[in-house]
Amino acid sequence: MGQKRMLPYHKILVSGARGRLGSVICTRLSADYQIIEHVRGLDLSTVIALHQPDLIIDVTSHINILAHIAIYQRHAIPVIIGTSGISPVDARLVCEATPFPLLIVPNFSMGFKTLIQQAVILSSQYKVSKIIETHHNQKKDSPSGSSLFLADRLDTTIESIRVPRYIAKHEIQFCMEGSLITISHEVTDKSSFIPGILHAIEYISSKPSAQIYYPGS
Ligand SMILES: NC(=O)C1=CN([C@@H]2O[C@H](COP(=O)(O)OP(=O)(O)OC[C@H]3O[C@@H](n4cnc5c(N)ncnc54)[C@H](O)[C@@H]3O)[C@@H](O)[C@H]2O)C=CC1
Ligand SMILES: O=C(O)C1=N[C@H](C(=O)O)C[C@H](O)C1
Repeated sequence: MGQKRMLPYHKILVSGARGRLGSVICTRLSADYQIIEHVRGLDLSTVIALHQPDLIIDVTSHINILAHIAIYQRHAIPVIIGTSGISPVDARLVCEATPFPLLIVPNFSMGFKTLIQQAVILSSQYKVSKIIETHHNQKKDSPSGSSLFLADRLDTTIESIRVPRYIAKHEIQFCMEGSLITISHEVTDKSSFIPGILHAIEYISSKPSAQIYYPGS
């Protein structure tokens, strides 16, 4: 008889639990974990102290994320930050100042790591023209968090497009004389973020140092 795999955590606090991404995360993880929902209006520090989660996932807003991180640093509980809007400079400062496992995950989609790897290879051969990121028009931050990290890596500019009833796409254009090469990663279903979230949970359970993390092989 096969042995049931031990889950790395028991009680996960999801901040932003009722949002588009937070609700998908809570639905999927509630099959295996006790979920504590943190919603806007509740004092984050009080909710953490009351429920003592063993992992936190933050998918809230670029407006509050640095204030939330300061609270997580005081509680020193492992945390996965999916919220966008943290600049690469701030992300590095946060990682340097955090002596416990904290993952900043610009993009949970497993394919995004492949996009970065291919972009880095192409950028050694061709001039990077620009990044074009397209998202649904409910997205509150612009440019996207993922494109900020791509631009930092590729030293280029970002064009942002917002359209109704869309999810997310990141494109990178490379130019050579008389021609363009474009590579892109597109999310066509929000459920595609879930495997990356499960990867991040598994990875953070190995107690890594605070870091910027891209799920995938
Ligand atoms: N890393 C990744 O792969 C992905 C990241 N995101 C990011 O996750 C964040 C959330 O995205 P969505 O769910 O689409 O947005 P949303 O606006 O649907 O959800 C955000 C939720 O957080 C809540 N919230 C806002 N401020 C809060 C606070 N101070 N405390 C507690 N809750 C608060 C809002 O009331 C809302 O329910 C955004 O920053 C987005 O860019 C979204 C998709 C994928
Ligand atoms: O808000 C979104 O939807 C997304 N946000 C992330 C970002 O800003 O990069 C990741 C993904 O593109 C979806």
